Formats: sequence, structure tokens, C-alpha cells
Amino acid sequence: MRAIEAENLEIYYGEYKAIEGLTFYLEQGETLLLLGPNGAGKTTLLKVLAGFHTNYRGKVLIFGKRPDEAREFVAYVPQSFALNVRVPLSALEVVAMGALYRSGLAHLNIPPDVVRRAQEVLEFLGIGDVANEPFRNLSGGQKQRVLIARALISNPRILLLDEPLSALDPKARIDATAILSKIKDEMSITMVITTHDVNPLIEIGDKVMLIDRRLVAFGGPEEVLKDEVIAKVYGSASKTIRVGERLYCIIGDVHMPREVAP
Ligand SMILES: Nc1ncnc2c1ncn2[C@@H]1O[C@H](COP(=O)(O)OP(=O)(O)OP(=O)(O)O)[C@@H](O)[C@H]1O
Repeated sequence: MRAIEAENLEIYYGEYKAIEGLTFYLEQGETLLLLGPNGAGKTTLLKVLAGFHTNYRGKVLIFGKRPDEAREFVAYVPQSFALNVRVPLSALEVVAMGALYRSGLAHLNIPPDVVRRAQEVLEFLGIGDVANEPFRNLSGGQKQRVLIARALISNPRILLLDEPLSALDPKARIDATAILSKIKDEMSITMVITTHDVNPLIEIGDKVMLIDRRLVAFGGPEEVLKDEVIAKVYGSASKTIRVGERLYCIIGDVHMPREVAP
């Protein structure tokens, strides 16, 4: 059974149609890179997959179930600035919240098995040493990992990540990409990752989907990341170039020396 299957999906806000024509699928363990300009509908699609937004028409199934009936399989990682930084919680408490929400416990009397599991997940993500630090004092990259740990503690089969690299500096981006690669390799979780910049993530993308309030292209990276495809959304000054085995996507104004210009 497929992890995600969508056919002619249209998503609405009231009567307003935000996206249409989405047909795509993802097998278990695959990673989808979801690209599109501002307002394309990336976050809206994640909200439907997470089962939060149910105003849609067409078909969308998560392991064969409607998203609002499949919430136990899915965890959502918001952009790191989305969590209220004034909340005086430690990193470990933020992670534990992921487990306590699921079990319906609203207080912070964290059972010892949840503390243990939260510590393990932080260690898996390479930040076991910040467990007792206040969340608000962490760097952007550490906060991002804590939010990923909060999602992983519920053992999801699908992880949805909204712009996981956007608020990070170049070094933290490299670290975050390595973490996502580790999750993919060692946990075989299905991931949907929204991004404006596909380049750091290309190697972990099994599928790429380009949307702009409709489906522009869906397929393997080589199929989607072509000049003529990305030009449909980003204009003819956008190119893909190959350096050795690797594809790079240059979006927008292309200023390259003549000798390397395609
Ligand atoms: N709560 C809402 N009510 C009405 N329209 C909305 C709402 N949220 C988003 N939209 C509209 O839906 C469309 C898709 O927005 P969405 O936030 O999903 O895009 P996005 O691709 O995630 O953009 P960004 O890259 O800027 O985060 C836009 O036209 C937006 O104005």
C-alpha cells in the first residue's frame, strides 16, 4: 500500500480554490521535495496531508485512509520560529510534548519512559547534550532538531517538514541536511519536505514535485529539474546545471561567466 496517494486533489479555503490538479503518490520510505514559489500552496498541501485541513475535493489517502483518520501515522514539523520562544521549556520537555499530546496528557509531569525516549531521540539527532537547556536559548539549528525530535518521538510513518532549512545559516543547513539523510537511511520514514531551495536536498529526494497553485511537474529529480520545466514557474532565466553527477537548480536571474554558462 502506498504511503501517500493523491488524485485530482483540489484544496479550498472556504470557496476559494487554493490549489488544483494535484496527482502524485509516494511509496513508503520515499522522500518528496515539494517546490514552489511563495503562495504556491506548499504549506496548504502539508496541512491536508497532516489531517488538519479537510476542505478539499478529489482523492487523498495516507496508507489507504483519509488524512483526518490517519493522524497517528503523520507528524508535522513547523518552521522553527513557529514555536512560541517565550515558553520556558527545556529542549527535553519540548520533545516530550510530542508524546504527551498524543496520549492526551496536557500537563508536564513527564513519565520516566517518555523522558528516556526523548533523550534517546535527541541523541539520535546529535544534540543529547542540550536536553536540559532552555529551548529559547538554543541556536536556530538546534531548535530545528528539537522540533524534529518532537515529531519523531511519536514514531510516525510519515514526516512532513515545512521549510526545514529556510531559517538556517549555511553551516546549520549542511548539518540539517545530514540529519534528514540519517532519518531517511536509518528510520525509513516517508518524508515530504517543502523548500524554496532544492539544491542542499537533491540527494535525498526520490521524487520532486513543483507546484504553483496547480501541479506543474511530479517525478524523479531528473524528470522535474529540467530547464523547460522550472522555466514554467520561475521564468527562462532559471536553469539547471550539472556538476559531475550532481544537479543544481539556479532559480531566477542567472549570472554566470560565459565559459560555464549552459
Ligand atoms: N488561511 C487562509 N485563508 C485563505 N487563503 C489562504 C490561507 N492560507 C493560505 N491561503 C492562500 O492559499 C494559497 C497557498 O498558500 P500557502 O501558504 O499554502 O503557500 P506556500 O507555497 O506555503 O507559500 P510560502 O512559500 O510563502 O510559505 C495562497 O494563495 C494563500 O494566499
